[in-house]
Amino acid sequence: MRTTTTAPAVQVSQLTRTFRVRSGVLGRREVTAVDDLTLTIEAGESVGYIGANGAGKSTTIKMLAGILVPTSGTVRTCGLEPVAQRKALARRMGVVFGQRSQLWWDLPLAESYRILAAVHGLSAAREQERTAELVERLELGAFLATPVRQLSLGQRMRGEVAAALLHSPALLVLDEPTIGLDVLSKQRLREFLLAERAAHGTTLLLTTHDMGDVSRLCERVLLVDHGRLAYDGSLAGLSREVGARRVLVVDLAAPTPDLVEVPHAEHLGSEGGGLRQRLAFDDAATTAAAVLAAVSERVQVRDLSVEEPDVEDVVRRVYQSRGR
Ligand SMILES: Nc1ncnc2c1ncn2[C@@H]1O[C@H](COP(=O)(O)OP(=O)(O)OP(=O)(O)O)[C@@H](O)[C@H]1O
Repeated sequence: MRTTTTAPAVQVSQLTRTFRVRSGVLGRREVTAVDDLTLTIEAGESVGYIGANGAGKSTTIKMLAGILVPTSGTVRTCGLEPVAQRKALARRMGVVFGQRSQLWWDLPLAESYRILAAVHGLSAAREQERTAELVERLELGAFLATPVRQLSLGQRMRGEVAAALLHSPALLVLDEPTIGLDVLSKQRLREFLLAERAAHGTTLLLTTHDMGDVSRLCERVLLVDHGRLAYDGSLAGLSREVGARRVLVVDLAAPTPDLVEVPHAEHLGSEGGGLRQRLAFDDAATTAAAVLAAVSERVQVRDLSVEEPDVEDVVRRVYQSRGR
């Protein structure tokens, strides 16, 4: 197993970034994308960085990666100064931008990995071992020889994640990793990230609009609002604060009266004469498995799904609960 550094994965203090943007025909105004942000992420944590559109998430990540220079404040990523020590940082950090590729569009994935292994100075043995591990765990084998431009979005995202992890970075930053993916592809990618973290102790920091990503992958949630930290804590704590609930949808073997007495769950509605029922529950009080078990004691369940609260909805509720 890789030895982890004792330095925090991320340490920012009073970090601020402004942009000058056009306003009106001749005018210009200043936008503060990140505003006096102070936070620490310890090595080994898994953190979800959430917020509404334009809240400042991508700008923060770009500063962590040394792509953008802060206007003021300090930033240390893996103990390094991102802009001044960008090369050294690249050895310890992997970044995946959901909307932007780091792969060579016309080359097969296998070729991209060969180039990246050379860039990172991996030994031939290490390159072979790590590529084989990632190909197996991300199920890339069937399309390793296909030019990236011909891959589906789900295939390409798996390819991107492997590219970011090839050099076994201590910190993996993912910007919207599951955007546009179907349910199964999301699930596979999340399972992989959990396994990777369990195997190597990788620190995970991800921005997402998908609460499923946060609830499956993140032990800690940072909510940013207009560039400022609005919440730092567990998802359960955030759910408690805003009353965000998940919804278990069950398809039953026979029409059933409304399931109104399931512990820690609220019956939201029924369709098809009670064949499909929706039950809201709070993650802080129970689990989807416990609600399902309670339903199964009463009636035969044929199929089920769990609907996640929407990040935008959670963000809106936080702002509302704070009187904004
Ligand atoms: N290069 C830039 N020039 C001017 N303004 C910018 C630039 N990059 C970001 N901004 C502005 O800074 C603010 C924060 O943007 P940022 O992309 O960090 O938000 P975000 O939280 O990542 O949003 P989203 O969820 O939509 O990706 C927005 O008002 C945006 O318009």
